[in-house]
Amino acid sequence: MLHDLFYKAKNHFKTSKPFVLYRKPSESTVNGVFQKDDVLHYVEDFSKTGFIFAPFNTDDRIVLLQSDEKHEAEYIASESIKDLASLSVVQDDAQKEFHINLVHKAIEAIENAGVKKVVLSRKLEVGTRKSAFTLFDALLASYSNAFCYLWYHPKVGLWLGATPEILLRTENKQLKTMSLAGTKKVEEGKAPVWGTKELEEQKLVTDYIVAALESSVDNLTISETESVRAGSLWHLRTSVSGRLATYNLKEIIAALHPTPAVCGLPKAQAKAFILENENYAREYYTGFLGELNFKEENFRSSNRRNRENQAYKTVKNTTSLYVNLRCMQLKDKKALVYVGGGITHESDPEKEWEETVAKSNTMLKVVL
Ligand SMILES: C=C(O[C@H]1C=CC=C(C(=O)O)[C@@H]1O)C(=O)O
Repeated sequence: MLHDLFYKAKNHFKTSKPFVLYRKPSESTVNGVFQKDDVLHYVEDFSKTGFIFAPFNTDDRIVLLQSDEKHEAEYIASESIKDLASLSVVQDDAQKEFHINLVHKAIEAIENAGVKKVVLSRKLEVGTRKSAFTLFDALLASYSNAFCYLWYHPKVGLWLGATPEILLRTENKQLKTMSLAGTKKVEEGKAPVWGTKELEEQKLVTDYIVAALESSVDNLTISETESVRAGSLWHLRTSVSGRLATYNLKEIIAALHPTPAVCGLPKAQAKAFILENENYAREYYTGFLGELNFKEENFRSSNRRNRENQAYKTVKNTTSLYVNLRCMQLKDKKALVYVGGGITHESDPEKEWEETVAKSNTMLKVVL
């Protein structure tokens, strides 16, 4: 039962032991991974099994939560969760001014320094008395097609999110990923109309992913680009899939992360711009998280009469990683909410600010 899973996680939290609770997009099962001690494990070569939590900056280490115990429960909507109301958050003028200046600076770098796109972000702080578990419950109730999670390690911190973006999924050698970028606010009853700015910024991501995978993935298939809804926002999404020539997760992740959906192009220049000019550390925002090398058992039986004797088992090695977007960190009774957006030569600084405000509502709607 969900109640028992939450109870177990609460006990882990009280005794300062690492755990993660999560639900995959459009699934009803809530999973729990529990580590029995508070050791901080790191990913070395992506060969181990566990739940990983990676920062944006690839120079920093990736945390591996050991899966000493795993439990799951079906999600049942709690009666106490009400429809999320529309929000009015007091605007932070100093942050607005800083962000708009930052966007101007990026446009200058795009016009003069050979940068094509850079994703700029900020962190906002709001007080909250709600517990991490109440907030996670609200995320589950509100964002059924997102990857919703609550992650805790006493030596790292407490993070929550509801992200619409997959970094990659592998099933043995079969690979799926996506290019997700471009944002528009949902107007109920209306389909989104995309401008060249959004179409171009999303295409840059698709082209980058295809180029990054071309040499190591066979039968690369690229879908049509479609509009997908994430809460009260629309994004553009293209799915990319294929078969890994050799199963080398470390190499594939290094080729993909950070994609231009969260960093920019060219990658090194955009990353340097971000580290130099954003006035805070992203930490795990725009990093990635999820299951690493989980084993999935499949039972199959042939059509013969004695099915039981013919049944056989196959074990699949699966990895499901998500980009850490629409997320927050809980610290000292405060929610630190992280938001950003892609800047191109066509960006309007005021609109880019508005976009970060709209994205911040995904978390603020449950916090406030
Ligand atoms: C960087 C974020 O979103 C990315 C994913 C979808 C759309 C995006 C955009 O329109 O800029 C961003 O690339 C964020 O939500 O903080």
